[in-house]
Formats: sequence, C-alpha cells, structure tokens
Amino acid sequence: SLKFPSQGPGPPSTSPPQTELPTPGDISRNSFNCLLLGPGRPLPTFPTSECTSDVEPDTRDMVRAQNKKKKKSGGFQSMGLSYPVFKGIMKKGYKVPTPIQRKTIPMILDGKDVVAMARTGSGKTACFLIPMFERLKTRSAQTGARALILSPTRELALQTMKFTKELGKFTGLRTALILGGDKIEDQFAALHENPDVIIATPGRLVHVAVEMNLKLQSVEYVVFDEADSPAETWGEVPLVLMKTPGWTYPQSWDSDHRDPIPEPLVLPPHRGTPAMAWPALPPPAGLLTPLPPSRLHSAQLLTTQGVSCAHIYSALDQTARKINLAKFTHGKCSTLIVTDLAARGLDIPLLDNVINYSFPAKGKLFLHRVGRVARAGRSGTAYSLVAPDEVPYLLDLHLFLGRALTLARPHEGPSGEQRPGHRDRSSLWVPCGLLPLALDSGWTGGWRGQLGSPGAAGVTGASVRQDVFTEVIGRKRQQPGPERGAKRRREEARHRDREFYIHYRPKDFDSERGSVAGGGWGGGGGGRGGGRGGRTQDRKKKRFVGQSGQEDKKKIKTESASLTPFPSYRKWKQKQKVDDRDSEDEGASQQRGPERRGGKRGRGQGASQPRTPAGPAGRVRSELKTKQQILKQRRRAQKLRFLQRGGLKQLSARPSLPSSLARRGASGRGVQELGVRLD
Ligand SMILES: Nc1ncnc2c1ncn2[C@@H]1O[C@H](COP(=O)(O)OP(=O)(O)OP(=O)(O)O)[C@@H](O)[C@H]1O
Repeated sequence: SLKFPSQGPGPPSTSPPQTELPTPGDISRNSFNCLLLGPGRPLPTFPTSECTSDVEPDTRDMVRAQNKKKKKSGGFQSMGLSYPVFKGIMKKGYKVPTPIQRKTIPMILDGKDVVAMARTGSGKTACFLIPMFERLKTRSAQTGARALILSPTRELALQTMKFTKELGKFTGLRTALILGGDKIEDQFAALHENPDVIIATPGRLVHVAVEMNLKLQSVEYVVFDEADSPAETWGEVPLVLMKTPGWTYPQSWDSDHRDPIPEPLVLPPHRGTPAMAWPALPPPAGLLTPLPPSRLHSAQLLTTQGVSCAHIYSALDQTARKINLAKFTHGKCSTLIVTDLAARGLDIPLLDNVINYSFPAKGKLFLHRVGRVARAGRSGTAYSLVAPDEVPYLLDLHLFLGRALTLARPHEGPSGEQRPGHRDRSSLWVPCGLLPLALDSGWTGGWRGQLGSPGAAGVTGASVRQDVFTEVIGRKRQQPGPERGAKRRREEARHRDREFYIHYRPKDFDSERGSVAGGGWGGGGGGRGGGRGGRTQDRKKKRFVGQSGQEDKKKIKTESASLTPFPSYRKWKQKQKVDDRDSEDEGASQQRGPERRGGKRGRGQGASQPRTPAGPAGRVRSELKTKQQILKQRRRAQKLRFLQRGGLKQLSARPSLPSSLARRGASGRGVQELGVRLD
C-alpha cells in the first residue's frame, strides 16, 4: 500500500506561517480554525512588515496551506486548490471527491509519483487532471508542453480532452490532441502553438515526435492512463521518453512493461455487477455490445429489426468513429456495437446495460467491459452470453472475482437446424424483442437467419426467412457489377498468403544483384534487398541514388503499421511557409520544439536548403504566427474589448486613477494590467 502524506507540519512554533499552523488533530471536523484553536495556541499569522524581502509575499501558498489545514471535511476545499481549479471542479458539478480522488490528489500535489487503481467509474481521470492543473497553474506560451497524457485508445484520448477542457476551463491552459487517424498537419500546427498539455495516443505521438524531432524536455508531468493495458499498446513511447534527458522512471518500469504497477492503491469494488443476469429483459435502450467480427452485418440486422444502432471498431475511419460515438452518447441511437476497443475508459453516463456477446477470455477484460455501466455511483446491468466453448472463461472469471456467479436459466434455443459445434447466440435477440437469429458460420462467415423461436412473433415460414435474409444480405449481393468483381478480385489477391506462392525471383535476388545498377536495393527499412525502385548511377554525386530521390530518407512506422518516408512535416512546413529559422529560434529559446534535422546532412538538405518555395520575389513571409505575434494580437484584442466596454470612460470617471495610467490603458501597453484589475 502507498504511504499517505503526513497531514500536519509539526508542533506549532512562532516562525514561518506554515509551521505555526495547528496539527489537524487540533481542529475538529466542519469547524473554523479560529474557533477551535486550543488555549494558549498562537493564531496563524502572516509575515509582518519586518519581512526582509521588499517583494510582496506570495500569499497564495499560505492560503493554500491554511485551507488544507482548516478544512478537514475531506472535500475539494481541503485540498488547498487554487481558485481557477476549484471553480472548474465546482462548475463540473463535483461536490465531493471520490475515495480514490481523496487519496491520490494530495499525494500528487505533494510531488509524489503515484500509481492508482480503483474500480471502474470511480473518477480516476480527475485524479490526474486536478493536480496537473494545480501544477501547471496558468498558460505559458514561452515554455513548451509541460504535461503529457497518454491514452491507449483514440476514444479515451478524446474523452480525456473533454474532461480537461471542462475541469480546466478557468485555468486557460492550452491542450493539443495528437491522435492517430486525424490529420497530421493539424497536429503539427497544434504543436507549433506551444500547448501546455499534450494528450496523445502512443503510435501517433511517436510518429509526430520522430518527424518533428520533438524533445519534450519541458514536460514535467506524465500520465499513463490505463497503464495496465497490454505492452504493445504503448509501443515505443517508453523508449522515446527514456531518451529524453532528465527523465527518470519508477524503478519497476522496465522497457518490456512487464511490471508497471509497483505499489497500487487498490480500492476494491463494493458493489459488483452481476456477471450473469440472464434471462432478465434488457431494455433495448443503452445497449453496449462488445462484438467480434461481422459487426456491420449485426448492425444491419439490428437496424432491420427496428433497433437503431451505431458501431465502433478499430478499422473504422476515425471521423466515423467520432460520429458514431456522438450519436450514441446524444441518444440518437439506442445501441452501440463495439469491439474491445471501447472496453476501457469510455464514460457514457447514461448507459445502463452492457451485453457481452462474446465472453471475454480474461477476468480483467470482463471488469473493464462491464465497468462501462454503474459509473460514478449509479447502477447498471451486464448480461453475458456464454457459448459452451466459453465456459472455461466463465470459471476463470469466477476464480478471478472470488465470488459466486448467478447463472441464469438456460434459454431454450431456437427450434430449427443447428449445426453442431457452432455458437448459438440466438438468445441475444429474444429479450430485445428481436427476431432470433443464430450465428451460423461462427466467427468468419456471415449471418444467416433462422426461424422457429416462440419469441419471433409474427414471423413464420421459410419465405419470411428468405425475405429477411434477402433484405439484409441479399440486396448487397445483387449489386456486384464488373467493377465490383474486379475490385474484389484485386483485394483477394492482396490477401493471398505469400508463403504459398513461389515468386518468380528468388528472395535474395536483389541482394545478389546489389552492385548492379537498377538491381533494386530498396528503401524499406534501410537495409539491402527486398525493395522495389531501382537505383541509378548519379554522375554528379558519384554514387548510386534512388530514382525518386526519396530512397535515402528514413522511414517511420505509422499507426497502421505501414512504413512511410517522413516528408510530411517538411511538406507541411513548406506549405505553411514555416521558416526553419523560426523553428530554430523557438528551439533555442524553449529548449524544445521542432528542430531542423539538418545537422549531419550534406549539401542541399542542411542550412542552405531553401526555406520556402519562394517565388522570384524571394523568401515569402511565414504565415504561421510567432509567439510575439500571437501575444501582440491578443493584446490588441484585449484593448479592443476594453475600449468597447467603455473602459476609457470608466477610467476617466475615476478620480483616483492617475490620468497617465488611463492614457497607458488607451495606448495598449497598460491594458493587460488594467484588464486584470477591472476584471
Ligand atoms: N468527484 C466526483 N463527483 C461526481 N462525479 C464524478 C466525480 N469524479 C468523477 N465523476 C464522474 O464519474 C464518471 C466516471 O469518471 P471517470 O471516467 O474518470 O472514471 P474512471 O475511474 O476513469 O473509469 P474507468 O476505470 O472506466 O476508466 C464521470 O462521468 C465523471 O464525470
């Protein structure tokens, strides 16, 4: 277990204000400090005028310490949070911290590294966001990103972004979202604006970091959300971060990520969700169904049965994923069909039911899936369908949970032909008032409707079966034209297992012919052999070069595991007319940021490389604003707002304010100070 921070600074004494405070034991719950100080105990005092420093004392820390001591209510007030952070929490509607928040927030505020575990939906996101706001305090355009939050999935990252915006509304911190599937150019632009917080998925972060040569040296706060996700989720992120100077990792963190949780703070669930609640009838609304393949067909089937549904799975386009999730969270459709992609972290407050259509192979995964309901003190129900071959998983779960499982009365399967060995999931549809369907061809094939359940009111006979089947799948099959056929053939050809085909060239053909011009050394992965694209002798350079000129360039593995040369950042800079010198300046002043990768390069790619595709007029001015320009623009906008609000009149009406100050306000220099005062 983790040690909790000591609450009291020690016995009261006369010097500095912090040490004068009474220990928490001296102050009773829900009471004011001044009323309950014991007799003879000195009142906490602020520094006197004898203070040697002529600088005004920073009362913020003192007030924080004061709050921390006097409020023993265990509320957010007692955590000594600054006003903008506290206001954000109140605005979000959090009145009382959850147990995990109560324990972890003070520890993180005290500067400790924390690994926390608690039941799903217990508010762990706020556990790392609130101390982060407190640490970063305000926006700093000069420093680089100071906090990095890594999420295993894009949906979770988006959700964390939403929480960050809501909770940190009054801090003014800027956040950049670095997600796979989104336009990388937008992400370059976001990083060029010096965000305070980066929320990222690991694959894209590595991609962007390598392309932009990001150093991340200014990052002082790192969060691994869902840190117990499988090691492959994090990919190369730990390695990239480890290369960053000044980084230290918890001792138990090894590069294989085998033991990421040193001393977890575990709050066991106090109310479990029944693992099996069959045959209770789930209302169709708010159904989340982790489904393996055939998602699209299942979605179509549900739609034909009048159940509006959306789906999310990894291969789906990112925009479609966002739209579908939004549709579900806004109640536009009643069912969301998902894979295990959505098993972790997603917070959909009004969700009531989860159906485990396929039973999870691991107890932990089961907890994460069913944890999408019963969040933040609410209740919810999880239904699990267990096929005969999944019974061992059920037993595993039983051991994992260490509690009895309530098994439902076995449902009578649909009458009709059942092929032996196939999974029967038909019972899923009955309680939803749906046509019972049996999954005929296991995981790989399509769906076939089967009739015969008493639950299928009004649907009888083979013709109807044909109708439904035709309706759902047949219509698609009638469509293929010559175009479609060709496309399918092309796709099939692509999916052929290469192992079963003998290539007309031996595997080492290229390496054998390496010294021959046009022999195809290939650029993939940097080694000899296996590549396309022949090389030709360049007389000027006196060496073999690739025909496209791209072969020498490094390649990077993208999120979709394809290797791509990384010209995109360079291209983006050219397109945006970002000056390399600007980047360098930024890099020098901030000790971070995109640096030009030209140090070791030869002629034509280093310092003498043309900065922009400038026309005959020479260098085109960068359209991307520098920090100074942004600040200037803000000051101007602030001044405008000030004038529009009639600030000048107010100032001149005030007798106490020196006219010089008012003039300064009008001229813009003093607006910032005045704006703050007037606000
Ligand atoms: N102090 C609080 N008071 C009221 N609601 C809260 C509080 N803290 C968090 N919540 C709400 O609880 C819900 C779950 O929070 P969150 O998503 O952070 O849980 P989690 O522990 O990260 O869940 P998971 O383990 O599934 O990732 C959210 O809707 C959040 O707004």
